[in-house]
Amino acid sequence: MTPAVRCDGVVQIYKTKEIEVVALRDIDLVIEEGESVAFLGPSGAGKSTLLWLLAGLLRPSAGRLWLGDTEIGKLGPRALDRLRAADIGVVLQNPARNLIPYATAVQNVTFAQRAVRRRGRRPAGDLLDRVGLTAVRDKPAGRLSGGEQQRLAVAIALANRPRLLLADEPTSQLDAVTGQAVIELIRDLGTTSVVVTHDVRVSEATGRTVTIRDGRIGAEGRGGEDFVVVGREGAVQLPPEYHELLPPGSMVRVEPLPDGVVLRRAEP
Ligand SMILES: Nc1ncnc2c1ncn2[C@@H]1O[C@H](COP(=O)(O)OP(=O)(O)OP(=O)(O)O)[C@@H](O)[C@H]1O
Repeated sequence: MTPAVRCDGVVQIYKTKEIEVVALRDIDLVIEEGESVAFLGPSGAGKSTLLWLLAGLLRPSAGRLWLGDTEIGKLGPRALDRLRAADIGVVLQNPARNLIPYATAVQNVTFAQRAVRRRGRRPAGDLLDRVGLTAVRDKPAGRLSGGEQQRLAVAIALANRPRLLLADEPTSQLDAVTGQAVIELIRDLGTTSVVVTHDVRVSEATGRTVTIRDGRIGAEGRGGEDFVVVGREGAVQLPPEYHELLPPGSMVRVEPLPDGVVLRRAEP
């Protein structure tokens, strides 16, 4: 089956007047239909950049990126807009950016639904019930608390039953109970989802974690077990807990085993 998402050697370079920042280098990633993935990693690692690329909000500097059978980089601006409206739900980091402030919560959801014709989607009221906003459904979005705005942003992102849900820190302004409800909502929908998070509750609720460090996928977690990912040309990123044992620049001997290799520090 065609995967929901495929990245093949994706590179993102931000160019400013003075400098170039290589935010992502050679990202290879496959996300299967229905998978729920958390992007983890230190600040500045490139998590949001990868999310923006998947959302079609940025075009990669190099490499290729598919949503299902559609190669995003080959779409013109209108086709990309259509794809984003119909198939991708996005929750941005600052929840207010997802909302029309003077429209009520329920109007915000129906407005998103009006942009796309689609059968079988949930009524706006149901979505607001699921994210715990029943009581404030008729309040203008701009007057909701930060946490309520974040939940509304999730309801809007889900309004058209997207094929892919992308969320940047969707629980950062929520208390534990509401955060849990939002995560369960995302997970239980069965929609393919990618969530950038620092929140362990979120990463525990997803089946898979992808750790990005220094613009590369360094590790993955599946079923509660952590793995280092071998990248292009055999590169591996040692997990930070081994940096003291093998600091950058260390010389190591690589010794083969039947099912892998061991790295042993060469004494100077
Ligand atoms: N518009 C931009 N122009 C220039 N550099 C940028 C831009 N956006 C991000 N960067 C740089 O790209 C790198 C990756 O940033 P990104 O926001 O993707 O990281 P992140 O892992 O999401 O971090 P955080 O957890 O702090 O949100 C950083 O070095 C950042 O400074």
